[in-house]
Amino acid sequence: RVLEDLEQLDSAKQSYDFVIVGGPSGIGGSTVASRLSENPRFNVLLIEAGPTNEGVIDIAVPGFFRNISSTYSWGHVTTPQIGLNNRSFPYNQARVLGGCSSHNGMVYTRGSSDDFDLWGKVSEDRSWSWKTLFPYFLRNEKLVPPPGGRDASGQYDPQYHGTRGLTLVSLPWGGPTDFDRLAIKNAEQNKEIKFNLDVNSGKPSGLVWVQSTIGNGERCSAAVGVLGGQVKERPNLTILLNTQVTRVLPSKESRQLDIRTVEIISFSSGNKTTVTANKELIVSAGAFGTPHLLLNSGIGDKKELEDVKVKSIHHLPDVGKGLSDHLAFQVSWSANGVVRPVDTVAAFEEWQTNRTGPLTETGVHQLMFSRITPDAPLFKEHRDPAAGPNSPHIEIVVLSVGPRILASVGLLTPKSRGTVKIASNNPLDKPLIDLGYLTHPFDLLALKEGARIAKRWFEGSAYEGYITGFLGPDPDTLPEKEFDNALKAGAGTWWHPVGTASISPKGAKHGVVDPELKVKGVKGLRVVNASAIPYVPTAHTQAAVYVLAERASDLIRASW
Ligand SMILES: Cc1cc2nc3c(=O)[nH]c(=O)nc-3n(C[C@H](O)[C@H](O)[C@H](O)COP(=O)(O)OP(=O)(O)OC[C@H]3O[C@@H](n4cnc5c(N)ncnc54)[C@H](O)[C@@H]3O)c2cc1C
Repeated sequence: RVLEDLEQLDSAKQSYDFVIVGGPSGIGGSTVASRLSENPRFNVLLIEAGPTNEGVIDIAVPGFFRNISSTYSWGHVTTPQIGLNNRSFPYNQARVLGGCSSHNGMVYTRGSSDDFDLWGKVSEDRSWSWKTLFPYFLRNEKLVPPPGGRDASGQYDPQYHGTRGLTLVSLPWGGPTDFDRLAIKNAEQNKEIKFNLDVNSGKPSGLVWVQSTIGNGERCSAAVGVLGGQVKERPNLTILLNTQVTRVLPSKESRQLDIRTVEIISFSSGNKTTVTANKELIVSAGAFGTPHLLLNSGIGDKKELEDVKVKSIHHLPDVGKGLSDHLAFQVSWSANGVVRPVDTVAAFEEWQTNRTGPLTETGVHQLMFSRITPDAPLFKEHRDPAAGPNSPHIEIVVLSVGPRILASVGLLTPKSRGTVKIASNNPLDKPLIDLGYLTHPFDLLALKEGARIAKRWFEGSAYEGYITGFLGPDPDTLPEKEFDNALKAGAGTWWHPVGTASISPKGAKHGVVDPELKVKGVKGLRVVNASAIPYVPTAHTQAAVYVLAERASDLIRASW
């Protein structure tokens, strides 16, 4: 059942075993809701601040993802970023059914095996590892043919893919284009970046074909995939939209801190009420929404909460700390190639008629992942932050647009950390989001190395006669300060925040959740979303959140 407003919820008559916050929305919550409600004995309520995704054409059409209205977003703005010459900028986070999976770039990359083994090391619980999580990737995924049915053999390795899951994944509709072929040829001769058959094998480095959460020509978000089909119709699953959870509240009866109640407010009427879960409350409000909610509820650093006049109910200093994200900047080249722009009217007609054509993809066909060479000077000063040898430091996303080649160079292994804080005791006020970009000197040096990797790639012989010049910014010819300033002025996020309610060993004072994702020192409350991930994986983050949530669902089911 989907309820459009709080007024439709009859909490006096209904009781719920599990209440999930930001559930129907985000990947974390949607997945847990879907899995828990497979058991007809469990009654599940999911509460989402945003509206439905249904009928929103810009969400459904992959090629329109850049047009999605800000109505479906929280409207966050970062604090001035010291490392980026004090720039603040809007930070898109979805407020809609499906969460960020309803407005993201749909790239499906898992990261390296070492990234997931690191979760096990950090939590001192080896049941978190690539090996134990791999079956969950398969359980979540259903690899389907590219829209239109093009033969994509030789562009992925079927042994690494699921065929029966709820999240549809496919290779692009188009290609190989001349530009794609040049890249393949270049990889044959390149020593640094070689062709890698499948980005999702646990070893992502190399030139790879992009895989996306697109199925049958449409975006497959968490709302369409894990919550799609018959799932939404289950009688034991209620999805409450347009309702914000403002606080989680402790039980008055219990002597131990027991938190299973949410205070909620309707966006349309402003009416407030509370709902209590019989078994567990699961917070899946994303990397910003989760610490925002916990802090507003008095769970966080006691002194910092007192400073903003929030009554502390549980001193947990790491709530909102440890924020980690991927920062990227653009370098470009002039080229002889001419790429004709998509005729959007004709393409939309084709999409409506057949769910094929250029609007079934984002225009990116291939990605490059690379490690920074061990002899690079930055490693003389800084320890390598990569989780292991399978984790690339740099990702390069290349687009050929007319006579230009644009490469977005992203740092996958940042050392900088940021925070999410609250500025007042009003839960409806926006959080203070400080990404801390480039506050650790390693990150700027590493991004510079990333620009050099991109330069070396396009100097490859396959591009002779095609590339006519490097347009920079060039770390090798510009004075250091000038290059650094150009990078700081142009850099932006890839929207992969994690780590603000991080996992840590059972009994450890640091961290926010234990290896079972239970909030430390609290009964009844778990966190299942990107905020629990301790280090940002060397990938776009949605697959990591899906796998975390798939495993969390089993942990929760096993407890009851
Ligand atoms: C613009 C953009 C592009 C991206 N591109 C990619 C990509 O191409 N590939 C990739 O792998 N990843 C991408 N990502 C990242 C990926 O989508 C996220 O890592 C993932 O969605 C995080 O899932 P989550 O469940 O933690 O949180 P979210 O998806 O953010 O979901 C949290 C949900 O909780 C709801 N919520 C928050 N607070 C409350 C509250 N108090 N009460 C009720 N509801 C609440 C929100 O409305 C939201 O729907 C992108 C992200 C963005 C923003």
